[in-house]
Amino acid sequence: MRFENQLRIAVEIINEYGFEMPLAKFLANYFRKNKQMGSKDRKTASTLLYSYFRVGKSLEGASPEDKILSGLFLCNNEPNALLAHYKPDWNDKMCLSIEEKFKFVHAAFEQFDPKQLFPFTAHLSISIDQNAFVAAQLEQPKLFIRIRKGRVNEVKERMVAEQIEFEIVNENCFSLKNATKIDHLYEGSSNKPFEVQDYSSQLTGTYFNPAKWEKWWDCCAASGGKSLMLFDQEPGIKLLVSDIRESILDNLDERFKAAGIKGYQRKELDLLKNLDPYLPGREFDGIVLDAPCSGSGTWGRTPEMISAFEESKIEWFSTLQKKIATNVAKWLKPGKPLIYITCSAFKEENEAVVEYIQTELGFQLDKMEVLKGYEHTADTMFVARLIKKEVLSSI
Ligand SMILES: C[S@@+](CC[C@H](N)C(=O)[O-])C[C@H]1O[C@@H](n2cnc3c(N)ncnc32)[C@H](O)[C@@H]1O
Repeated sequence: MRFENQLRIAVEIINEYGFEMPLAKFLANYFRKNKQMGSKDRKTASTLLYSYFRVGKSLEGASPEDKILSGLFLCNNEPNALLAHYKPDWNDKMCLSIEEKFKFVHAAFEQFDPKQLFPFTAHLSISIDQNAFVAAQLEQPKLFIRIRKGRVNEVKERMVAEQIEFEIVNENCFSLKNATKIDHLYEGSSNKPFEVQDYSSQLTGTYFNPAKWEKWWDCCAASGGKSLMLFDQEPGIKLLVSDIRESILDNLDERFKAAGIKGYQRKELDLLKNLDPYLPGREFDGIVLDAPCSGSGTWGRTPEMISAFEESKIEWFSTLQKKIATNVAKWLKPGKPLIYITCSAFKEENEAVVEYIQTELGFQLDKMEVLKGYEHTADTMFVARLIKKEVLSSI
């Protein structure tokens, strides 16, 4: 009865979820309303729902129960009591390679098509290994922290004292298990030694290279992940942060305060509008454009997006990104860098936008790269550094 109940509740929640908000938020609300569910019930329900969404569109026509069981089998390496109950033959084979597991699911469900675990592979940037990227959708990326210069030992000691497991990725980056609670560490501090930031997102910082007293603009700043990195690299910069959402800039203020950073300017700006009235006489030595995007490189954390996303949105995002790039480019000094970033894996949002910035906006590509998070249990992102060409004066 226990397992029947677990499956029934999971299917009920799936039917209730209408993609109106991220699944994690929906589940948090659901559990708040359903107080009878203890912590074990909540954990089980979450696992079953994420298993369901991680199979993407690979099992079209199958029942929700079969999708859940297939997801449990494909996404885990450890035996599972619910799977032992319903699919004991699968549960004995949890350690098999993903290719072997695909064969077992196919034997049970003829329609199973592993390519449809991520049904948008035709859009992936060329340098992405499609099989590795698709297989990575079955695993939740890790939690990463970026540690401020010179503070590694302090953070290491604190983690050990709190018995928090971590792995050292490099001298500024630790990885932690996903559900690790770290929000309480340094709560109320005005000198926090680390930020939660995905590994690939941390790597975008290697493209910044700001110099002292330079004027930089983080034009899609949100809660300030990239701005914090800019400041840590060069505390002497003059920084303008902006976003279309005023409320998210309040989060940025809080994070900056916790990091002990003062002396930046913030503005609520819609980058699709004429910016002349808002930036009179301004010119920047560097612009970070961390563009609104499909987020397809991060769907390992939000697998419900694979079911919710409509393919036509890819072109929509690409057009939006080109419009925003056009509007911000004029505020950059010639010879200076535009850092274009997305957390998308789609070429239309990445290389195609870079191509547009070069051909239509007069920039020279310095370097660009897909940050292959799927090789590090991290998000996949894209970053490019483009230099605005000097205007040649005609004599
Ligand atoms: C990828 S997020 C930025 C993430 C942020 N840079 C960070 O590191 O945490 C993109 C941001 O662009 C903002 N945005 C979307 N459309 C915009 C517009 N028309 N003008 C200005 N900002 C916009 C969104 O509000 C969102 O916060």
